[in-house]
Amino acid sequence: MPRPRYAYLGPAGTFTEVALRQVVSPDDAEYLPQTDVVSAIEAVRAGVADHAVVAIESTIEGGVTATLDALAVGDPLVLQREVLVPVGFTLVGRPGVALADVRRVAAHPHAWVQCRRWLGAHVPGAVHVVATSNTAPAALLADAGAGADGDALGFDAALVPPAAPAHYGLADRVLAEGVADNPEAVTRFVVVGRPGPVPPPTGADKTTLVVHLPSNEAGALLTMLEQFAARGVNLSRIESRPIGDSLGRYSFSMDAEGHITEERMGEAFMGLHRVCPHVRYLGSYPRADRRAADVHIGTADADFLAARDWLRSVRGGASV
Ligand SMILES: O=C(O)C(=O)C[C@]1(C(=O)O)C=C[C@@H](O)C=C1
Repeated sequence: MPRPRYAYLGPAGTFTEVALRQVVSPDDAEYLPQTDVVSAIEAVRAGVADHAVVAIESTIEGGVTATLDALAVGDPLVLQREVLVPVGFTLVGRPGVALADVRRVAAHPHAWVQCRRWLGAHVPGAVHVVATSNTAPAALLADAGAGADGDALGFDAALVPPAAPAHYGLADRVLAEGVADNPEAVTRFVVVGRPGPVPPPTGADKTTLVVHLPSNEAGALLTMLEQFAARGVNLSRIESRPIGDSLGRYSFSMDAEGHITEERMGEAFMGLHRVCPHVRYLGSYPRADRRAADVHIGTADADFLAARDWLRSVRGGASV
C-alpha cells in the first residue's frame, strides 16, 4: 500500500513540519518539502502529492495571502483538517557573531513581522534579508559550517523555530531565545486535498469559502453577510483579496462556524448562490479547538426541517 504523500514548506524543521507531524508521522507518509506554499498546493493539483499542509492564518498577521490566493483560483481543492501551532523564535548567528554585531537578519516575512519590536529593541537598524522559510537560513548556516562568512551568506543572524538549532547542529550559535513580540502567537495550518465525498459533521466544524460580489451594487457586501446572519451562522474570519482583473474588484475569503451538511449552513450557501456571481466551497472540517458553534434559537436543524414541513402543508392547502 503506497504511503500518502504530503507536500509542505521545507526544509526540515519548519513550523509547517511541526503541523504536519501532528497530522501523520513520517513513518506512515512521504514528506515532500517545497520552497513555498504555492508549490505545495500546486503539487496536489498536479497529482505529485496527495495532500499539502500550509499556513493559512496567524494571530499576528491574519490571513496568509499566498495560501488564500492559491486556493481561490485554479482547480478546486478542499481543506480537510486544521492544526494550530504555537510560534516563537530563536535568533542564531553565523560563526563568531555576537548580538551587538548583527546588521542583517534572515527571516521569513511572517517571522520578521512577529519579531519586529524585539528586533527593534535588541538589534536596532538591522536589515531584513528575506528567507523562503523559517529553516532555509538554518540549512544555509549548517551547510556553510564553521567557515561561514557574512558576505557569502548574505546575513549575520537568522530567526528560526526553537527546535531548529539542535536539528541543524547550531546549538552553540544561539544568540537569543524566546524572540517574539507576542508570546501567545499561534499559526493555523490546514491540510489541503482534492475534492471528494464531504466528511460527516463532528459537531464542532468550520467551513471555508470564497465569494465574489456583484460589481458596483450598493449594499452587495451587506446582502452577502445577511445570508449568514439570517441563518445564525457566525464567521470566524473574513478577508478581502483583489480578484486581479481590475481595480476595486475583490473576492472575500471566509471561515464560517458549522458544517455544510447542517441546515443553517446549507441555507446560507443557497442564499449566497442566489445573490453572489461566484461561490467556491473550500471544505468543511473539524475545528482544532473542538468548540461547538453556538446555535441560536430557531436555527437548529430541527427548526429548519419543521419550517419546511410547515411550508409544505401550507402549500398543500392546510389552514394554519
Ligand atoms: O512553516 C514555517 O516555518 C514558515 O516559515 C511559514 C510560517 C507562515 O507562513 O506563517 C509559519 C509559521 C509562522 O507564522 C511563520 C512563518
